[in-house]
Amino acid sequence: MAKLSVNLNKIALLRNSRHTGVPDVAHFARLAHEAGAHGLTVHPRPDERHIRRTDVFMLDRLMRPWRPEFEFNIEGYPDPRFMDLIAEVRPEQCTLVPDAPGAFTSDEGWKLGPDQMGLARTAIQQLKAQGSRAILFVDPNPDIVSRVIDAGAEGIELYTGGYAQAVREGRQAELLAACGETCAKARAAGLAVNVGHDLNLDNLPPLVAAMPGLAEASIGHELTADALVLGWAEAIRRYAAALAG
Ligand SMILES: CC(=O)[C@@H](O)[C@H](O)COP(=O)(O)O
Ligand SMILES: NCC(=O)COP(=O)(O)O
Repeated sequence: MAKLSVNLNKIALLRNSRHTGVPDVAHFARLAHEAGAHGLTVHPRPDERHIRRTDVFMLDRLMRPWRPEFEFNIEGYPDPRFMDLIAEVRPEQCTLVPDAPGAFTSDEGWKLGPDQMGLARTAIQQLKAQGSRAILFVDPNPDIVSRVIDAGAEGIELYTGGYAQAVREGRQAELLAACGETCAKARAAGLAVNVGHDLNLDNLPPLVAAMPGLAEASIGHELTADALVLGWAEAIRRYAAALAG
């Protein structure tokens, strides 16, 4: 059964639009835990447009009684600022993304060519030494699996933004197959397989069906939008159920 990690970025984004602390990220973290999420994901970007460094330390303290079963997944680019934060917090999982500092969002995975492999390998070595599961954010392409192994990662997160766009356009068959093939190859190699980006209650079920052995989906943007209608707890229950298959 695939697990749901709720991404709190958009709660923090709304919070940052005023100086009142509303909505309270800690409150929505507690509600997510109570509603049956399996973990929380945050992406403390360099510009702190949403999740701030202080949020990460607050969530580390808040989640401690619930961990390690309820996992903390921290995403980010492995620059010194980020790696120092991870060394302090030591989350159960760290998902490395190749985002430039001012990236609009995470919209592509690591290619792990000569220009990226050294950085990835070094960061992964540090993560593993610290006890954080090292995950690489990659595009749905079976050819990337051998390079992920070469980098020493323990798993992948498939970038599903392209798949979500294909679903909107009714042309998802090719990307769904690519996700399934990449998942099967990664699982055969002993890698954990996660998914994330623009997943929602419509595009999730066929993806789950196409990816036997899927471990986790980290979902924030569309879940938060759905919560404006359904409520936060009900939205989380529905996404967790969709992942349970
Ligand atoms: C890696 C990924 O797809 C998301 O986890 C990412 O956190 C989205 O970032 P924004 O919420 O800043 O768009
Ligand atoms: N890794 C994906 C994630 O954490 C949330 O992505 P999104 O659902 O906000 O697009």
